[in-house]
Amino acid sequence: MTKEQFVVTAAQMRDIETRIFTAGMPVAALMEKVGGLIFQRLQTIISPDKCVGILAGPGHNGGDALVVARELYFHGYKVWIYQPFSKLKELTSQHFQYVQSLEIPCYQQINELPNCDFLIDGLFGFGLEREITDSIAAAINYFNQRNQPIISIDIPSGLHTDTGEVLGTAIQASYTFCLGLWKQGLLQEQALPYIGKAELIDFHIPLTDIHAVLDNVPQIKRITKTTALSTLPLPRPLITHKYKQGNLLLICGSRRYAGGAILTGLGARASGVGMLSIAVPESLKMSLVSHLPEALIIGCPETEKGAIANLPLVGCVSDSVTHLIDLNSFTTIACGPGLTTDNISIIPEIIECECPLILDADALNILAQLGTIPLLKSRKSATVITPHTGEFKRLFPHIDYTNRVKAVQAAAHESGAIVLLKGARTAISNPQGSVWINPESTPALARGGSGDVLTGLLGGLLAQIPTPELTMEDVVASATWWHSQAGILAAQARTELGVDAFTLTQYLLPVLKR
Ligand SMILES: NC(=O)C1=CN([C@@H]2O[C@H](COP(=O)(O)OP(=O)(O)OC[C@H]3O[C@@H](n4cnc5c(N)ncnc54)[C@H](O)[C@@H]3O)[C@@H](O)[C@H]2O)[C@@H](O)CC1
Ligand SMILES: [K+]
Repeated sequence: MTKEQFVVTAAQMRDIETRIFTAGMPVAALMEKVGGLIFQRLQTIISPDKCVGILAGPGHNGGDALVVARELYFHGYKVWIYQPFSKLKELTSQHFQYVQSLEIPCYQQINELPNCDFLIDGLFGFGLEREITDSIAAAINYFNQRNQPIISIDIPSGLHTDTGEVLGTAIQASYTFCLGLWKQGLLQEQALPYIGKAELIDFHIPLTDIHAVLDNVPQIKRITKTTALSTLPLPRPLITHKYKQGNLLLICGSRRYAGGAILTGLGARASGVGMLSIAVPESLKMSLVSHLPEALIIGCPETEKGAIANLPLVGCVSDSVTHLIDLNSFTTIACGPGLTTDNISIIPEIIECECPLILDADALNILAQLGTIPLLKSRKSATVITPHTGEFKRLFPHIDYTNRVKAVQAAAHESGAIVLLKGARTAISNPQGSVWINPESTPALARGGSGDVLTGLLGGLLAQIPTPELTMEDVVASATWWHSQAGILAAQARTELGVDAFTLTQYLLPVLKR
């Protein structure tokens, strides 16, 4: 694993830090090093003719900020410091004494503060342990209103390091320089409006210390380009045939939601899957054929409202059906987009299949009606469920949703499924509690049909997992990355308004070509 992939809580970061200090690294030397690295990065953002206001807190986050203030000062920047605390940690206090001796202007009241071009937020880092109140809360609100770019050191002051919750109030940063290892809170959706552009400042934490602290607990990993591209595109052997490259069945669509079936099919197409079959209500058949001529389209008997009434399974006697489905002939089945909840009886049938199964959209709503946990627990092979927030809450109403990482872990543990919780920061957990978080996405994807594309793509990839070294979870994580990168690429080309779900399918392959 690379440093970019690890995700830590405040307690884990503190344990890692303690190991480094116990091994002999002086605390002051580490602060000096970190402050120097932050300063170097700032030089690439802020030109020396600018004035920088430094917000320094009582702990080591404040100490980092004071080192930065001193370096900016010596390199010719105009600098002032806001430091309103009467009690500082010892090292922070020494740095404060020194910057005062340099006659860098220091203030305690916000109404005394001069203008500046940038603010550096070193009020609180991972040591914030309670709500911010009174004059500090008022100061943070004031800084947010000054309309200047704020660069937060480690984490925007006021955010909970693990959950990303706002503790009273929080700095709204334009940039966040996360120190050493990614803090879990920066990957939580509720933190997003406060973080701005986040990047990691690597200050060389030995891997042995990271592993010593993290290896005994389920790992939480950021999905990165490097990890995704180590899976994608799935390798194709020189000598192969279509059934060796995955045999996927999609069960989707209704007269009401015909497009969902097409989009799921187009998502699957981009995966390169060898054989694609799509079961839809009979009346959708011709439309599906015209959009996906390469797929085998299976028309199913339909209900009065135009949903699939039953699957024409091998063994059933029917004159009207031209193709019977053998659920056990597929390497993966994906079910749900556009299905409606008109006919709940097909889900228990599908659940019996012996191959990996992906359940999405209305398949999840039906699952919630029928009893999520017992049905999923009865499955013999892997299940992936892909709820968005609303579906998640219907499936697992008793799970506390405050911390999405913990919520997805609990859902996977209870259900025995791989749970992919969709959102601005999609989180995936396996039943053992290992979590993958997608750190980059775009609001352009908040649009009808984009989830259908993901289900098809995921189905196509899982159907063709080539080697035993690749786990299902790795492929699910890579599919998530691929889907959101296609959204980002499409938004770059066409603006955030131009990423309808069909367009999204057209940007999937260009992501890998890049
Ligand atoms: N972990 C590491 O390896 C490193 C950490 N460093 C810095 O150290 C920071 C952590 O430092 P600390 O542990 O000193 O913690 P912080 O600097 O985050 O803040 C702790 C201080 O804030 C006070 N405090 C907490 N909540 C408060 C509230 N609601 N209102 C008022 N005061 C409050 C505490 O009493 C304590 O004095 C990191 O975020 C990072 O910036 C770096 O200097 C170097 C490397
Ligand atoms: K901070």
